[in-house]
Amino acid sequence: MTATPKVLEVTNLHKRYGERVAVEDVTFSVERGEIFGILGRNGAGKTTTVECVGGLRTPDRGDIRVLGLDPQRDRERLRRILGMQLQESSLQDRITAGEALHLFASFYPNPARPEQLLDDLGLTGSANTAYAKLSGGQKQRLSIALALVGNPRLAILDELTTGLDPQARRDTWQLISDIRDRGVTILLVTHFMDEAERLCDRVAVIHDGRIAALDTPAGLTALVATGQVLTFRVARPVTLDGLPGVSDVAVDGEHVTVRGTEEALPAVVAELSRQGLAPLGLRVEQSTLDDAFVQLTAVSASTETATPDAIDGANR
Ligand SMILES: Nc1ncnc2c1ncn2[C@@H]1O[C@H](COP(=O)(O)OP(=O)(O)OP(=O)(O)O)[C@@H](O)[C@H]1O
Repeated sequence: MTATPKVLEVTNLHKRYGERVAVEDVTFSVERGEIFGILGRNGAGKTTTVECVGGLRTPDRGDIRVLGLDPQRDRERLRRILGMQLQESSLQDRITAGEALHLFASFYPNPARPEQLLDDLGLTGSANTAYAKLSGGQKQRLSIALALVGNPRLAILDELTTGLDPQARRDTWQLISDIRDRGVTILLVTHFMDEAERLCDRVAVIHDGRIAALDTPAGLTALVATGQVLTFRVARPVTLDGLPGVSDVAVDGEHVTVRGTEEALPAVVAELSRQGLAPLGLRVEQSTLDDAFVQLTAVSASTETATPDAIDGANR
């Protein structure tokens, strides 16, 4: 049996800007057909990581292989198999969406058809609109189209849905799923939990330049989750400790908060009933990837003191 081919392998990646360590000992691999998320707070090191993968930054240490290619040594061949969405576009204001796609297509040996991409991204009606006149959502979709026009094997999408309205976000998620279904592996940088949960097969949570956890969205939730939180009121004081699945009980007058696993709810309801009580205004909340993320990336001072502009450029 042959192992699933890796599209991307990042091993012990280190990158610093002057004194600031941006990425420290980051290791992960991405398999063919995966949507792999890199999730982290601002300044966690996500963009630096993917810029090293895309050959835009030179790592200080570590090894990167994109389908066997070294982004620094094999730039020309990498360009043909990797598509990268730029966080901020460098397009001229007057170029139209259609012209931009045709121009970028001309850089590749085997490009996608620009008209097809315009159609796929709902941009056909904007093909003749100057870049400066496109809406935020249209600019965003054009940047995705530009990342895909070379028919890449691996597409890196950074802050995919920042600034989009809820419907446009959902449309973009659907589009990304469709692109994956056509065989493109996707490395997705995001700080939106719902996006990671909805789209990603696996997620690396990066915190302070290091991988804090790497798992499926469900696996990450389970890793740190307390499970369920039950809140309700009771007519008189109760004792609920020691019930199956219950890890914590907080009673504040008539208000009760119970934390525990899925077993807690039936156990609590049965116990209240045994005591002749009912849980009034019962609410059950499930732990989410949000909770997991907050626990995995508790803020530390160093993340908050970034000074990127001072040394930008000198450290590529
Ligand atoms: N060119 C640069 N020069 C100096 N420091 C930089 C540079 N680029 C990034 N940094 C610093 O490196 C750290 C990681 O930045 P990076 O942009 O990789 O994080 P990020 O997770 O992508 O953040 P965001 O979500 O805000 O885009 C931050 O502390 C940032 O300030």
